[in-house]
Amino acid sequence: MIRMDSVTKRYPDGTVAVDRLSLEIPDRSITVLVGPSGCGKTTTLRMINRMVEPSEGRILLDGADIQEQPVNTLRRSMGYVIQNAGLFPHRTIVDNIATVPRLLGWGRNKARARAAELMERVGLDASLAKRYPYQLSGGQQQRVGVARALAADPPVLLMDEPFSAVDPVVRKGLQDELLRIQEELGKTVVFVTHDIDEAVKLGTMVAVLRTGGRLAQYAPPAELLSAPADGFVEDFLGTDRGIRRLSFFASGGLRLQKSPIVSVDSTAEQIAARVTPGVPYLLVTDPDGRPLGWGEPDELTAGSPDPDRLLPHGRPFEYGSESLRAALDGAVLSPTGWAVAVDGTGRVVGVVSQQTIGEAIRSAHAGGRSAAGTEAGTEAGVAG
Ligand SMILES: Nc1ncnc2c1ncn2[C@@H]1O[C@H](COP(=O)(O)OP(=O)(O)OP(=O)(O)O)[C@@H](O)[C@H]1O
Repeated sequence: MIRMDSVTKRYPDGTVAVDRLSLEIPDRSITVLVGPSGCGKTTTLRMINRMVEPSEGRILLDGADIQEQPVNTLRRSMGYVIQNAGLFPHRTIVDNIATVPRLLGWGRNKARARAAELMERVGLDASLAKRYPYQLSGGQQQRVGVARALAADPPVLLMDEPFSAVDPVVRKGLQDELLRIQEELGKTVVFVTHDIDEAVKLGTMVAVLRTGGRLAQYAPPAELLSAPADGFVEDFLGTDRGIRRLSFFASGGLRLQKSPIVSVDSTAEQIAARVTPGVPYLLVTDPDGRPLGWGEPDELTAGSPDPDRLLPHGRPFEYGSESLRAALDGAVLSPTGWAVAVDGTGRVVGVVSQQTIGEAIRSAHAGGRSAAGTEAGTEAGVAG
């Protein structure tokens, strides 16, 4: 565990970047430092690997004061990833990744073999190994940065706004990849961002800092969203806090309707038997059970359903593994106001109305744990 014990950093010009910060950073999880520009996030991160020395206070790694460890040994136990990856421009990708193993005295072949293994782990095609950084996209370069930081298998990974310079789609991919890698490798990650959505998605614990490097709140994301400590944290979380909090409630407890669903190859009698009181539409699936769209019962029973005439079904949500937020999104974006629930293979398992989702949301918000299922938190991976 990394423990910061009343750590202050005062720069020579008198700027107090971090003010008596105390934090316990748990092992094998992602701790995010978030806050507005200039609140001391980078300074805090750099004190952990001693690129910046604290003015007061102590930082302990597994109980030992980092001040008493040789700085090179300390840094070897901590991978470091920065914005724009910071790759060496004149080294190939494979040699960039192999940098630290080579510094540690590994032979060239062993270091390159390790680099190749890491390329695969971070989702980089082996064909990129011989390229130079400028021949890669921004997202690919960030993956190289992560692979390079992981090369000597350090227990700790320090990441300073690593995904800020890439577009939102690439960014989402990199975030998902980091969560996957973290789950596989169990690194202790300290991650700096100014983006609260990124913090809520990635963090097991989130430390919100305010200007002057003071800690405003340190909590798991679900708690941050449900109980912000004060007006500053509330403002920083933004106006749609309630909607975002839905990411932490599983959809698995929603009551699904299973009757208003017909296969495109059903007979008129079979379709008629599926008309359900209170449900103005029927969901039509392909013969394999995947959604095609919504139709009105009268039209459907008149002849075999024409997929081209159906109303779009919107984005289905994966029942159980996706959150109430995904279910609500599906319903809001559906022209019928009904969301389609699918299993992990994309086959329909039921449909649910906005009204039922609304009831589940109300009881989830009221109870924390409720008809909507468990408040899943990050452990169950429902967020996002
Ligand atoms: N070397 C330095 N000398 C003097 N002041 C500094 C130095 N480095 C940082 N600061 C100041 O310390 C404060 C915290 O800076 P820091 O870079 O840690 O913030 P940050 O939260 O990471 O900001 P950003 O999100 O903009 O990167 C700022 O006021 C900054 O101007």
